[in-house]
Amino acid sequence: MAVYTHLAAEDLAALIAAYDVGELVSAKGIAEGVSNSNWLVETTAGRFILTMYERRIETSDLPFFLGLLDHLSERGCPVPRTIHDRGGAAFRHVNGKAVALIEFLPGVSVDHPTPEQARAVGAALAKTHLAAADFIPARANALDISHSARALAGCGDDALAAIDPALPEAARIAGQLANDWPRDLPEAICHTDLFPDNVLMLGDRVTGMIDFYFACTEAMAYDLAVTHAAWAFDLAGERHAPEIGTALVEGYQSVRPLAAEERAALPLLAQGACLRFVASRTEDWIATPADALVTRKDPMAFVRRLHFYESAGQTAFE
Ligand SMILES: Nc1ncnc2c1ncn2[C@@H]1O[C@H](COP(=O)(O)OP(=O)(O)OP(=O)(O)O)[C@@H](O)[C@H]1O
Ligand SMILES: N[C@@H](CCO)C(=O)O
Repeated sequence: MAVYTHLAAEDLAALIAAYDVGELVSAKGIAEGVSNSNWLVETTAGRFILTMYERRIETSDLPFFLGLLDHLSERGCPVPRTIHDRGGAAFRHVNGKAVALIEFLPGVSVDHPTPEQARAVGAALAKTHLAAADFIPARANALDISHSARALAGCGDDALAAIDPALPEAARIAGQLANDWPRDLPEAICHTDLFPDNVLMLGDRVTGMIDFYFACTEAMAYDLAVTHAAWAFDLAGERHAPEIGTALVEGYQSVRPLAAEERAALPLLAQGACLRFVASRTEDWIATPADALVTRKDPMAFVRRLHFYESAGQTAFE
């Protein structure tokens, strides 16, 4: 579940009255998501998403994230714009917590994408990279390969091996990759977490890209590698789905062709992408009791993908 805070009806009504969005009709907590509390809010003017930032997100980063949504949406990307309050503010505070009202976009997240859907996702990702070119603020990637290597090393081999005997080896690969990481690839503001649950679709059309709360200045090819690792496998990370991966890369290149050095770097970038999720999932695994309400995500699903990219090399992207 992801409604961590109870919002009293009068607080909600007072909040909505600060925006020019009509009268409050209803508000329902949204179960999906784990980081923030989200409500689907209906007013006499339409539907909106109300997000309360609960953890992980620094309030000082909100102008960057919410400004990025507005920037991309103004440039025709399927990204929800931020609704600003009557005073022009992109976010407000309720009971000491930051909240933002976000445009509601139609669509559903797909569990089993088709190649046509993957092609559309690749094209939509490339469009955001191009549209972000004139977004001035920058934000460093706090979860880059050096962070993944440090985070895994910090867990210690015993704790890693207790989760799975193959995890300490993944930690060693992270240390090696941090040394070999390519530094000169073309950058833009990247989503860096474009999993299927962060994409809304209607048929083959991408209607929404959401959850930009890991967005940062990164190599664009890395963002494509993250998306490949997130989309081109079954959920367990056991089976590579080459037709999905190929369609995703083709869709991306239909909008923004990759330079030769970006293509050459993809296998290594994809291993780094896998390690980013191995690291965050491992840390969460250790920090979350097995009987907690939140379901822990399995780090091994990305260790298997890591080894796939290691052995497949360039063929993973053909
Ligand atoms: N702009 C939007 N339009 C329509 N639905 C949305 C929108 N934003 C979020 N949602 C819905 O709310 C759900 C939860 O949102 P989200 O995934 O952003 O939660 P989170 O807790 O912030 O993120 P996460 O769990 O990925 O860290 C989504 O799965 C989607 O169904
Ligand atoms: N998309 C991530 C969670 C957000 O970091 C995962 O599946 O591990």
